[in-house]
Amino acid sequence: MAELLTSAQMRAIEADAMARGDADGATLMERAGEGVVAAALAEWPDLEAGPKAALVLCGPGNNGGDGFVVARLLAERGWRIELFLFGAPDRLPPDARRNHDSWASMGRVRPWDDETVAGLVSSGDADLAVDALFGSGCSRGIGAIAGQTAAALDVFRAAGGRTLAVDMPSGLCTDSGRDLGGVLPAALTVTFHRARIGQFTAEGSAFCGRIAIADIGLDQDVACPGAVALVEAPGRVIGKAAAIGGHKYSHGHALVLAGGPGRTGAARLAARGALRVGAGLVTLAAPGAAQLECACHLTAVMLRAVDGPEDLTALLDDPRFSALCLGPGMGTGPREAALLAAALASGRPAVLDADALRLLAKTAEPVAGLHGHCVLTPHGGEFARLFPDLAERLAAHPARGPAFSRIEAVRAASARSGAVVLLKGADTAIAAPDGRAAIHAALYDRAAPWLATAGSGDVLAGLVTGLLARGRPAFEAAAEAAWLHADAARRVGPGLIAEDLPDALPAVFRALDL
Ligand SMILES: NC(=O)C1=CN([C@@H]2O[C@H](COP(=O)(O)OP(=O)(O)OC[C@H]3O[C@@H](n4cnc5c(N)ncnc54)[C@H](O)[C@@H]3O)[C@@H](O)[C@H]2O)[C@@H](O)CC1
Ligand SMILES: [K+]
Repeated sequence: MAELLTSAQMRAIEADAMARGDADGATLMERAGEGVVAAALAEWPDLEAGPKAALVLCGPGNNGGDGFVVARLLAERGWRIELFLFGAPDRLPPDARRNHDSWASMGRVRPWDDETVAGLVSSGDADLAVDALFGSGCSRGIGAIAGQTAAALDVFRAAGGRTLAVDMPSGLCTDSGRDLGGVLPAALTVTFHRARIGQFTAEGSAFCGRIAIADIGLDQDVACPGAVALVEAPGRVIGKAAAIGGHKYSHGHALVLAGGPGRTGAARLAARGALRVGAGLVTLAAPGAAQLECACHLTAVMLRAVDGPEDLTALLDDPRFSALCLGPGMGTGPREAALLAAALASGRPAVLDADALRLLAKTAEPVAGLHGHCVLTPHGGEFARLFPDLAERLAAHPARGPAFSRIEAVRAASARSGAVVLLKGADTAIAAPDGRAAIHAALYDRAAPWLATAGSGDVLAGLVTGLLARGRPAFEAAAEAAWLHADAARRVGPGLIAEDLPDALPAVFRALDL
C-alpha cells in the first residue's frame, strides 16, 4: 500500500536526508520546482507548444521558494511571468530567499495584492496559474489574504483554466484535508516524494483536482514509521487460486444474523457479499418467524433458526463458524442486545454494523466486550453516536492547522474500543488498536458516487465478514473489503443498486487475476 504522510513526517524525511548528506535544502527545492514544471507539462502537453504566460503566486515560506524556482524555469523556456509575493523578501527562509534573488535578477516581484491578482486570474490571460502561496506550513485560514483570488481561481478552474498547487492547495490542511478557510482550488496538485493524508480525505480532493507526485531524489526505499496507508488493490493473498484442492471448509464459514419478518433483506445482502467474496459457506441465522421469508430468497446461502442467545451460543459450539456479522436489519430490541452479547462473548471475529452499532451506543459502556477481531463499520452518524466527543471535534470548524482529522478520529476510536474501526465515506478511514491506519479513497479516478445507495453498507459488512471468515486479520479484511466494494461499484457504474455489488465481484477478481 502507498504511504500518505503528515507534514511533520515529510519534514522529518527531508531532515534525515539532509543530515545524512544525501541532499541539501537548496537541491531539494530545485528538484521540487523541476518536478512541478515536469508535472504541468505532462498533465497539459499543449503547454509545450510555444512560450506561454504564467501567473505565479509566492508565499513567505519554502512553498514560495518552490514558486520562484518554477518562475525561473518557465522563464528560461521563454514564458511570460507575472509573479506576486505575499510577505517581505528579507524575511524569506534562506533557500527561498536565494531563489527569490535569482528570480529577481530575471523578472519582477510584485507585492501581494488580492484584488489585482484576482483581476489577473479573471482576465483569463494566464495559461497557467501556480499557487505557491502556502504549502505544508499553512497554519490557518487565508480568506483575509486571498479571498478574492480563491473566488477567481474557482471560476477559472471551472472554465477549464489550468491551476496548479505546489505541494498543497493554499489554505488546505496537509494532515486533515480540512478547509482552514479560503482554500485556493487547483486542477492539479504536485506534491513531493509521497502523497499527503490531506489530499485523500475530508475536503482535500475537492481542492486538489488531481494529484501528481514528483520524485525529489529522497530515498524511495525508506518506509516512514506511522505513515497512513492508501488502500490499493488487494494481492493474491485473498484469492482462492493458491488453495487449489481446498474444500469449502478450508475457506471458512460466515454466520450472518438476520432480523424479523419483513426486515431480512439487509442481512441477505450481507450474506451474499460474504459468499461472493470467498467464504466457503455462509449461513443466515434468522428468527423462526422469518424462516419462510428467508428460505424463499436463498439458494447457496444456508439458513438456521436463531431466536435467542442460547440458540446462537449452541450454534457457535461448531468451531467451523469462523466469523459473524451482526447489524444489517437486525433490530435493536432486547433479543438483539442479548444476541450481540452472546456473539461478543464467543470471541469470534465479528463485523458490527448498523443496528449492532446502535445497540452498542445504547449501552452504558459501549466498548465493553469488544476485541481486536471485531470490525466496527459506522457511517458518520453511527460514529457520532458511539464516539460523540470525536465526532464533535471533526465537525467543529478548525481554527488552526494541523486540524483534527478523520484518521485521528478513527485511531482514537480504535484505541478506545480495542476493535478495528472503519469510518465509511468516499474517504473511508480505517484504524486498528495497534495504531495502524489506512484510507480507502473512492476519489479522483476511483470515484464511485453511485455507491451511496440503499443496502451498499450491508454488502460492505458482508465483504468484511467473508474475508474474516477466510482468516484475513481484521484490519486487512476491512481495508480489502473497502477496495473490492468500490471496485465492484465502478465496474457496474451509474444505475448501481446494492444487489449488483456482490455479483460484480467475479469480474473484479478476474481483473486482479485472483
Ligand atoms: N527544504 C525543504 O524543507 C523543502 C520544502 N519544500 C516546500 O516547502 C514547503 C513548506 O515550507 P514552509 O515550512 O516554509 O511552509 P510554507 O511555505 O507553507 O509557509 C510557511 C510560512 O507561512 C506562514 N503562514 C502559514 N499559514 C499562514 C496564514 N494562514 N497566513 C499567513 N501566514 C501564514 C508561516 O508563518 C510561515 O512563515 C512545502 O510545502 C514545499 O512546498 C520543497 O521545496 C522541498 C524541500
Ligand atoms: K501551495
